[in-house]
Amino acid sequence: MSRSREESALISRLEAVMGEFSQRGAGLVQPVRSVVPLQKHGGFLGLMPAYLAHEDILCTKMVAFYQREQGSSLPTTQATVLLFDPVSGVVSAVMDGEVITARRTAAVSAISAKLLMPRHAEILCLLGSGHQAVSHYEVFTQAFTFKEVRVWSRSKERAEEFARAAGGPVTVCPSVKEAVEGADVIVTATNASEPLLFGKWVKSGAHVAAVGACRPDWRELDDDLMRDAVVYVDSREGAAAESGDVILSGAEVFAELGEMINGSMPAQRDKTTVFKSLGMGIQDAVSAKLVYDKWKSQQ
Ligand SMILES: NC(=O)C1=CN([C@@H]2O[C@H](COP(=O)(O)OP(=O)(O)OC[C@H]3O[C@@H](n4cnc5c(N)ncnc54)[C@H](O)[C@@H]3O)[C@@H](O)[C@H]2O)C=CC1
Ligand SMILES: O=C([O-])C1=[NH+]CCC1
Repeated sequence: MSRSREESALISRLEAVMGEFSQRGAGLVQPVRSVVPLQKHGGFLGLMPAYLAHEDILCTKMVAFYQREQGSSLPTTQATVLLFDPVSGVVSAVMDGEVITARRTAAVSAISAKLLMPRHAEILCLLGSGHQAVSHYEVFTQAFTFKEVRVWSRSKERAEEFARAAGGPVTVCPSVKEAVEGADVIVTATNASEPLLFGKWVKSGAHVAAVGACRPDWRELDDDLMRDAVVYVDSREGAAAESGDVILSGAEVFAELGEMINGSMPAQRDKTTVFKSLGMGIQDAVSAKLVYDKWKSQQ
C-alpha cells in the first residue's frame, strides 16, 4: 500500500472511532489517561488503555514524556503499544509507539483542519520543529495544498534543519509573530509550558491545531486566543483533566472533534477555531491494529 493510501486508511479509521467515541456508546471503553508524575526527573508516564468492542481491539499504550533541557539528546516522548487478544488476554503484539504516536496525532489534527480551516487556506505555519512538527508537515502537505509553509522553532538551527529535510519549500521565520501572522492553519507542537501563541497575532478565521501542553499547568495558547476562538477538543473529559490551555483560561469547550464528525455539533469554519489535542488510547488502538493487520497479511 502506498504511503498516501495508508494515510487515508488511518484518517478514515480515526474519523470513525472519534465519531463513535463522542456518542458515548457502551461499545467503546477508554478511561482518561492515568499519569504518574516523575517529579525528580521532570517527566511523566501515561497509561492509555482502550477497548473497542465492535472490532474487538484491546490495546494499551505506555507513553513517557519529559521536559528536557534545551540541547538534550534524549527524546522527549517515548511510547510502547501493547495489543492483546481480547478473548484470552494474551499479548499479541508489542510495538514501538513512536511512529504510531507521531502519525496518529498528525492525522487527527488533519481531520480537525479538514473540518475547520478556512476554505481557501493558503498558509500553513508550524511552531516547533520536533517529531510532531515533522509528522504534521508530512500529513498536512499530503492531505492539503498550501502556497506557503512556515516554521518557527526556538532553535533557529533546528528550524533550518527541518526546512532542509522537508520534502518542499519551507520558510524559516525568526519569531512566532512573524510565523503566524496571516497564516490560515497553525500547528503548535512544542514542549512549552507558557503561552507562546497570542491571539492578537492570529488572523481572524484561522484554525489552530494545538498539540503540545498536555499537562493541566502547561500552556501554548494565551487566554485571548482561548476565549475568542471556538474551542474543539478530542475528549471533553481529557481536556478538563489535562489541558492547561482549557483549564487555566476558563475557556468554554464548544464541541469534541467526534461530535463534528458524527454531526451532533457544527463545524464553525468561518470563525477562528482551536482544536486542543491531548491524544487518546482509542487513536492508538485503531492505528496499532492497522499496523498489526498489515504485518499479519505479510507473514
Ligand atoms: N496531542 C497529542 O496527542 C500528543 C502530544 N504530544 C506533545 O506534543 C509536543 C511535541 O512533541 P514532540 O514533537 O514529540 O517533541 P520534540 O521534543 O520532538 O519537539 C519539541 C519541540 O518543542 C520545542 N520546545 C521545547 N521547549 C520549548 C519552549 N519552552 N518553548 C518553545 N518551544 C519549545 C523544541 O525546540 C522542539 O522544536 C509535546 O508537548 C508532547 O507532549 C506528543 C504526542 C502526542
Ligand atoms: O497521546 C499521547 O501519546 C501523548 N499525549 C501527550 C504526551 C503523549
